[in-house]
Amino acid sequence: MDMDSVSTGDNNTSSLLEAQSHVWHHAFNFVTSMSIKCAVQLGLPEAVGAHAGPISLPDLVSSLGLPPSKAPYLHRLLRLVAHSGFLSLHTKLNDVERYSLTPAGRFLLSDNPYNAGSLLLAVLDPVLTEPFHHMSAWFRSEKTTFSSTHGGKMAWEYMATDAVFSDLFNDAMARDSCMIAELVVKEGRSAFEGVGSLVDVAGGTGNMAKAVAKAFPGMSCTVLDLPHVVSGLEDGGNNVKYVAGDMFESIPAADAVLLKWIMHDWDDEKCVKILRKCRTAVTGEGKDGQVIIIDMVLGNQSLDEKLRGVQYAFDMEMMVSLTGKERSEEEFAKLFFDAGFSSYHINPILGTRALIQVYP
Ligand SMILES: C[S@@+](CC[C@H](N)C(=O)[O-])C[C@H]1O[C@@H](n2cnc3c(N)ncnc32)[C@H](O)[C@@H]1O
Ligand SMILES: O=c1cc(-c2ccc(O)cc2)oc2c(O)c(O)ccc12
Repeated sequence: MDMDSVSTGDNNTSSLLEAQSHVWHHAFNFVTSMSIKCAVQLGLPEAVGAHAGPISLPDLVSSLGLPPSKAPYLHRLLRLVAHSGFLSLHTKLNDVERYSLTPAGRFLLSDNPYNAGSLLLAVLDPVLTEPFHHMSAWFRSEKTTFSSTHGGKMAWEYMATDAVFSDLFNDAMARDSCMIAELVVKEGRSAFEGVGSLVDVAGGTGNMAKAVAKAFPGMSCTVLDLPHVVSGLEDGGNNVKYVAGDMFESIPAADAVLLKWIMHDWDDEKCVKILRKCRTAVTGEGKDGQVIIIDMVLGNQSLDEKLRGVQYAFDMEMMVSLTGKERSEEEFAKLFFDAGFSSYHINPILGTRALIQVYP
């Protein structure tokens, strides 16, 4: 929209209405998000996906086990979910509206290994939405980091006390790792070639390490994460093992360490601490290894408007929920050099994210 015409006082009818709609669009964005969340919670993607061909409203009501009186309300939900790109609407057969899943809709299926519904549910959980109500108060305060606390507990400490949210979050991370691992093995294979041992630092429940280990059977992989995340997890095959520990204390020695979605969780000081530990891990025992980072790099790729908006939204999430941030190449370079590394290479192969190789 032409915002200049509004600010320069071009008050013709269409500019005024356009400007008002622009505000409404953003004010009501959360209604769209919450409606998609409701659809996921109802099991709507599964019901649509399981039907042989596009499904009608009455069939959906019955397969979701909803009272028939809810049909007109479900119709309204479906209209918004379809408009948002998760369902396709088919009206050809006897003028009856029927729905099927779009590619984005299939990402909401719980049995899709790449499922992004868990991330959607986690991001829209009150645990993560509540702190946003306090953002303006924080801006007015003298505090330098927002970093919301949950009942006085910081992010990862809180996770250890809320098993339901922690499981949801870990599942979201694990599903993301399934897809990223496949893309990394396909598009970024060269980064892992010749690596005999790898530590996935803060590697969650180990999906990334398992996929890398499967693609490179000669590689021995270790997943390091906090005790509440890895305790009880079985070693994932011959060449994947779990280690409970604290990455700020010690990281096992390896040819390479992987930091997927870790740097953006932390402020610069903590990132340098983690990177120094990683440097020790890949240079010990006469090694000359590398650190592989998967994270967003702001301004590095020629991303479209929508994806840049996604990056800026992630940055706000990191600011509000954790002490982290999304970084530009210059900001990453400063961290690398402050931690004693000498060079790096950014491979923009993962959409909003990139694979960065950092060398001692
Ligand atoms: C955003 S998740 C990323 C998980 C995984 N790398 C992925 O992308 O799926 C961050 C992870 O950091 C772990 N973590 C937080 N503090 C840690 C610490 N001090 N030492 C080891 N792991 C830590 C959390 O438990 C969580 O699994
Ligand atoms: O969307 C998120 C949210 C978090 C998060 C928020 C609050 C906590 O107490 C812990 C974690 O962390 C994320 C994250 O680390 C990530 O890589 C992507 C998304 C999110």
